[in-house]
Amino acid sequence: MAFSCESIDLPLIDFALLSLKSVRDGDQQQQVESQRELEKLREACQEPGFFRVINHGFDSTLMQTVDSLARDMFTLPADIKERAVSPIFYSGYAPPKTGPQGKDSMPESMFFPDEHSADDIASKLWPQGNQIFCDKMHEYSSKIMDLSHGILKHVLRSLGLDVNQHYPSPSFENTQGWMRMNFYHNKNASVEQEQFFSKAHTDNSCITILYQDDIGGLQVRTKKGEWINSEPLPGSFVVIIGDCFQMWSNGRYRSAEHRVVYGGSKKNRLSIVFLLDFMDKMEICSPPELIDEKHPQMYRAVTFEDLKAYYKKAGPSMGGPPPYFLLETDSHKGNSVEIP
Ligand SMILES: O=C(O)CCC(=O)C(=O)O
Ligand SMILES: [Fe+2]
Repeated sequence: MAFSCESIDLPLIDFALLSLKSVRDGDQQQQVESQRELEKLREACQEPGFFRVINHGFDSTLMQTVDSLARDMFTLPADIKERAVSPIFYSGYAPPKTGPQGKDSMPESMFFPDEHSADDIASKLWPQGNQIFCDKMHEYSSKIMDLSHGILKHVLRSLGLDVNQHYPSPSFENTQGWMRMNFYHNKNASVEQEQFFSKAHTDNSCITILYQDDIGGLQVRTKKGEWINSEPLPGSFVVIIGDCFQMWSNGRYRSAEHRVVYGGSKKNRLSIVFLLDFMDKMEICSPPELIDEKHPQMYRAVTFEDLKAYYKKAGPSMGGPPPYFLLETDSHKGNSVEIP
């Protein structure tokens, strides 16, 4: 059977309302709507730490083209796809059961760690060349990078921060982004059994922008521990607050645990995940505006590299930033655990 769970609609954020530039004095109505949307965004980032964004201006034809190119790629014969397997972790092709969750990684995935990856992958899959694939992947990753910064700016505004103070700043001026395409084979999925396609985890990104097709199965866990369906909505993106942003925001915003379950359809499911990360050497340090008596500093200042080294030893992130990185203050005492 398909998973039964609460079917509360996930917050839906209208990017166009947030971005109203010409909020002139006379336009009180617009001002009120824009402010209301910002409030909605703040609530969504606090709980569940997950929302869907519409009217974001991303080229819908490009979305459909990349969806269809990705499907063509995943339907290549296994021996061809395996040419793109890389000895470098989080890079190139990962057949089912070999991804970050080891034997629990159910989808097959293609990892694009940087802007050159599409050329490298294409040269292995299509020695005769595939210019359309390369061009469209470059275009998608550059546009999704721009969109992720656009969203992040509103997320900063929703925290009451002055965006001009943080853009540019060492944290947000230079960021890195990478992409993972996941292809879930539903054909042999059991309708009798509840089946997990991707185990519950949090992303260690700053924020994640996720495209999902119309099959469904993505779920997010609320603070109370209930699982909510992230219903597909054509043309929307799902935005997920990651561990790094939970740390940077001094715990104000929540890195949301999510998973993928069998949604009941026999059609294969595609998702394209873009993770916006701080640079490796960047210290994840909450800004002073977010630290006060009511919100004492929660985390030690660590670099993104430190965080990744921790996950490499301890395994993928399961429930937000590891307690290991919490500061030993009175309110957080006893939470530290050693690196295994
Ligand atoms: O396939 C999905 O919808 C989610 C994938 C995911 O959570 C991930 O790749 O980190
Ligand atoms: Fe994820």
